[in-house]
Amino acid sequence: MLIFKEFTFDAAHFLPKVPQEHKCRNLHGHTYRLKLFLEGEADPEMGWVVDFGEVKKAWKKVEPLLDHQYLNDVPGLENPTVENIAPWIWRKLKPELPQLAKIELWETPTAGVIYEGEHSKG
Ligand SMILES: Nc1nc2c(c(=O)[nH]1)N=C([C@H](O)[C@H](O)COP(=O)(O)OP(=O)(O)OP(=O)(O)O)CN2
Ligand SMILES: [Zn+2]
Repeated sequence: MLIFKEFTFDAAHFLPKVPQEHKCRNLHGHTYRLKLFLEGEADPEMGWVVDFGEVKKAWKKVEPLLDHQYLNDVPGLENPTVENIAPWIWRKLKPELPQLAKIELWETPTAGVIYEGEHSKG
């Protein structure tokens, strides 16, 4: 069974590798939408895969590292594309949430990434 919980965080960034004339070379911000998927069998006694409260607790430890931050200054996020941010979040959360199976990270309402861990292609 796959369960999910969703969060948002606000952050500023620019993309240092794009040409000068690319709009994303300019400093700008996003409200990122993060959806965490956790996979497992529902515990027959509790009736759940993992307590959503535990998912929130794990995210709350990582959130201050990203929320209202300038992502380019965060170690490991010098080139803060969604393709780089999602694995970064994964590496922070996976030890706390071993059932983590998939991350969806939306940078805008129309663009984002789906990441399923190191075995993901690319
Ligand atoms: N593959 C990626 N492409 C782009 C990324 C990224 O992380 N991965 N990021 C950006 C910028 O951060 C940009 O802010 C978001 O891009 P874009 O979807 O082009 O933004 P808009 O909201 O302006 O999109 P429109 O559909 O044109 O309104 C760029 N590319
Ligand atoms: Zn951007």
